[in-house]
Amino acid sequence: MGDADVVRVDSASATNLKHMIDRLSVSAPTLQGHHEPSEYKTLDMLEHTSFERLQQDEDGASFLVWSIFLRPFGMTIAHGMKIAIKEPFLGQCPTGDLAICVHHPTDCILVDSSSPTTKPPLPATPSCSTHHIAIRPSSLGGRGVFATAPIGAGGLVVLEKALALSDSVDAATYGNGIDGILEGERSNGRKLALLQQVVDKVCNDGELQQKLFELHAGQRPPVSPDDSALPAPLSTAAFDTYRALAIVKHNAHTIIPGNTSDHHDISNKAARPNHPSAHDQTPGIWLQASMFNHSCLPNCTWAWTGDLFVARANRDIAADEELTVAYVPTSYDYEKRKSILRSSNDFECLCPLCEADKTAARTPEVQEAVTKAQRLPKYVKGGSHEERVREAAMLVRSAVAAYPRSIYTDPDGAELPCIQLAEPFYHLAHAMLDRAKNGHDWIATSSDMRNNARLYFTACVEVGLGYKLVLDQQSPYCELILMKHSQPRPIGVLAFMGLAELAFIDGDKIRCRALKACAKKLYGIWYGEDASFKKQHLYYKCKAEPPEKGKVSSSKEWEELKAAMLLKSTVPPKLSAS
Ligand SMILES: C[S@@+](CC[C@H](N)C(=O)[O-])C[C@H]1O[C@@H](n2cnc3c(N)ncnc32)[C@H](O)[C@@H]1O
Repeated sequence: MGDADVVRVDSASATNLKHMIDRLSVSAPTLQGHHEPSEYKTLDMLEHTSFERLQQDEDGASFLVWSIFLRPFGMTIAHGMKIAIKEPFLGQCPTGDLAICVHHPTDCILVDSSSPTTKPPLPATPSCSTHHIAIRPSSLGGRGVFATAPIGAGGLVVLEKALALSDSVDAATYGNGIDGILEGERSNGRKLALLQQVVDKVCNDGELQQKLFELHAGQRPPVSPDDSALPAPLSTAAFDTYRALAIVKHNAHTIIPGNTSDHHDISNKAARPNHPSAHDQTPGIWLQASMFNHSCLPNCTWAWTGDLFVARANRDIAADEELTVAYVPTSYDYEKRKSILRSSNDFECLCPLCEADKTAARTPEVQEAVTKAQRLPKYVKGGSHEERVREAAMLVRSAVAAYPRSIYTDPDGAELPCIQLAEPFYHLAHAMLDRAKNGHDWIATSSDMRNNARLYFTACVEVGLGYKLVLDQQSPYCELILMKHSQPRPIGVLAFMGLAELAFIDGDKIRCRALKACAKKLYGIWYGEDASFKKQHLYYKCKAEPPEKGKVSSSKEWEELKAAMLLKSTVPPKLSAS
């Protein structure tokens, strides 16, 4: 909308208003069923309406713009403000006031001339809640959050209060949503309710408004090493509701109580409903959190406490590395991640895992093998225990073959974990151990089976999650080593608990405690230092064993041993079903 469409409301407001209306298109708007047309008069009729009620004093018109789209957006347009409205109606808003009614975000752009038309330059680094991050251009797209100093695994990166949240009562106002607002898509009731909250929050706060409009609004950001990657500041101080909706769409995160950025959340089970309903989900906007780019191998894990967004480093992060979070569960296969990111976030992921998966996905048989292996418990049913184990091993073997290690490296040559294999390995270990459905009586399984199970639990954390487990055969010492792309997931904690349980069954309490120390470390990285490891894993017999690092004769000796063991590259374990 150009300046020609903008009319200033001044002392001759009534005349001007009429003039404005005369100039605007008088065609009857298409209503598209998202409001009750009978409540409003069309623009044609506006001409015959007296504006006396809208005029409050001689100096200027003061009238209300009420939007069905932004229900409480009752904004008073006072003297000195410019207003541009496409397809307005004159109608009565629920408060009984006569108002200009706008029914669609594209119908209304308000320009407040009391704000400066030329904005001050954007701050290079919007304020962040920790001192160790900065916003810089990213090779993933547009801007990203970068570490300015090393951050240790488990370290807090951002703790931020929501700018706005939508609740289910608001969402009910918008029902199932409205079709076709953004590029022909459906905008669901929750997003619209969130937009309404966002507008409410920022419409009288110029600074917040500016911060909101700095967020990514959907047009593909250029990949550029310089500042041209930053979105251009708005040319006027316009409140563009259409852009605000695009911002909500591209930046909202949804709180699911007790959940974290991975859907395999083994903690907080008591606090979390088994199947969180739509009612429990609360979308919100966090300004700093919106600057994080996505990676399918994120180095930060996010969670919520109330409406606080909490992001932690999930591995050691070097200075100048980009900090990333996962917008979708990383355990989803490539096609599913791709399709969600495309439909909900409107981009194609450029992370190294997607590049590797893209290559692997060119063979459909590979995808089939992986999909089956991921649904291991479902596929492996009936028959004797031995038959089930054999079938499970076969499925995993074909999935492992689907992941040529040469593809799974990043541009620097560092190994990428095959996160899609973490679960198959874990389930295969269980298939070996769980003879009786109810008992989990691992003692009853043969020592061969238990040895295989150890192998697969270890493969779960090494191949699937990209950690190194350094286990010394001579001493009961063991250590969890974080690699460049290590990926913490609750399933890794469970795999370590499985290993600890096996050591416990074998009477090796020291090793059991050492393995529990690894489980605890992984747990801490995932849930943060404050999370209570002790309360979890009540299912295991070894639960009473305190996690300890194990014993080693001297730390120097251990360091040398560890270095030698780390030189050996991780290879998927030989898979045998016997
Ligand atoms: C919430 S914003 C993140 C900050 C954004 N880069 C900016 O400049 O404001 C999300 C957008 O960033 C881009 N993006 C994020 N992660 C990406 C990735 N892994 N690959 C490609 N583009 C990505 C996409 O355009 C996406 O819609």
